[in-house]
Amino acid sequence: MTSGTTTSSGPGPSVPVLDDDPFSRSFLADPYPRHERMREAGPVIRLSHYGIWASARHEQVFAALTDWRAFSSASGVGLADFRKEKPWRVPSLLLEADPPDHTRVREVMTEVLSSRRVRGLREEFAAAAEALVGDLVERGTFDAVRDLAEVFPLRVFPDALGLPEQGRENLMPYGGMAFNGFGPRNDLFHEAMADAARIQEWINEACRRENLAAGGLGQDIWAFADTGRITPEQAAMLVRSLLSAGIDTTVYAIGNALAALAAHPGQWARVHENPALAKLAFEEAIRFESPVQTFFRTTTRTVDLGGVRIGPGEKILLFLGAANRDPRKWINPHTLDVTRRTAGHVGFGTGIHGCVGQQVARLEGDVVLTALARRAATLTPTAAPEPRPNNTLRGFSSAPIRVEKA
Ligand code: HEM
Ligand SMILES: CCOc1cccc(C(=O)O)c1
Repeated sequence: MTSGTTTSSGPGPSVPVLDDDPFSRSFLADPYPRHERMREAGPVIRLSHYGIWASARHEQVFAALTDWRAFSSASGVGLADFRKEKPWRVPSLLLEADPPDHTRVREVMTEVLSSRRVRGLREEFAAAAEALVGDLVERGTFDAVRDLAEVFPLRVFPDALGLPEQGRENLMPYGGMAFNGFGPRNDLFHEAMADAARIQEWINEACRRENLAAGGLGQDIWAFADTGRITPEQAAMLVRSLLSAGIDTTVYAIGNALAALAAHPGQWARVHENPALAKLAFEEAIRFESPVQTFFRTTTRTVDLGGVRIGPGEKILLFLGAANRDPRKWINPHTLDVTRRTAGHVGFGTGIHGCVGQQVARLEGDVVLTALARRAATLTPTAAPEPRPNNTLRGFSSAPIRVEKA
């Protein structure tokens, strides 16, 4: 814990300054008390360790995410400011772009990942979930992360994308590069980048049209290049977006949901009693233990956020996970409640960059938790979950549980 001071940012109230390092192992291991301190310090604060602005309150995080004109993504949504330093990879056409560049490619991705297209994945995803969960429940004890959360998405999403079988072991490490890459160049960053050249080579090959199976989401993207809506170069980059964001996020989210439900037997009992609650339970788990904890924006002009004046060209860190537990927005925010109305949570972001793959994520969470709800009367942790530190994602590398067969 660190003491706070204040600084004047020009006219307006003095701004609290905290010297926490939000990308340190200690902060990442136990973020919630640190989030509380930041929320209580003020609507907007300075984090002196990196010389950045930050907000951990729902109102200000939501406002910044929705005001893309004042809070830009085009200078990067990590600590690195693309106006001042070379990004570690070619910036995303979606995540790291503003309108008008962002608009057309976002329209294409929205069509590729339409509700109708995602509904078409349900039968295959549900069958895979039933088979995997059925085997694990028969075993009686298993690791909710290693045997389920890390297995299921890698079994269904690469196939839905149309990826070759060969090399899929590169997908989680690449997601690790993408998400650790948003942080400072700390140990987590360097460990993730250790094999970057080889992994990026595989990823670039995987995005090529000839390497994507017919009928998959990758070919759906490439088909838009034939219409002239996007160029072939953009098509490859959009496939890269799916590879970057589509695996680690759901692995962490499903792992977090299973660990949270195992730690709250009363909540699991409600889901087991009524498996239709699975979808809500997954959404509540994303609020409660947000897989994606933070993203940056960069101000494009002098802005007023929460009564604090911020000059142009300033990086501001938005604590999505902290906003999702802000008592100003949520009743009993630290309580897992599978029947909670979760509307307004920012676990998938919001605004023009709101998660374009959230329907795929929700489908994956729904089919896994539904399959488990039908088969497991109880979930019981057999050891504490093992945290998996990451500059952006929050989740576990292991969560051993025992299930009582229904
Ligand atoms: C539970 C799982 C997931 C979580 C928690 C999550 C979270 C997020 C968040 C917070 C953003 C907003 C980023 C920002 O505002 O800067 C986002 C954007 C994005 N997500 Fe997801 N995501 C998940 C799953 C997925 C999946 C499965 C895909 C692909 C199928 C995906 C693709 C993307 C892309 C391409 C963007 C950038 C959209 C844009 O900037 O227009 N995500 N996601
Ligand atoms: C979950 C946030 O969305 C992301 C994350 C990483 C990369 C990309 C991309 O568009 O390449 C998108």
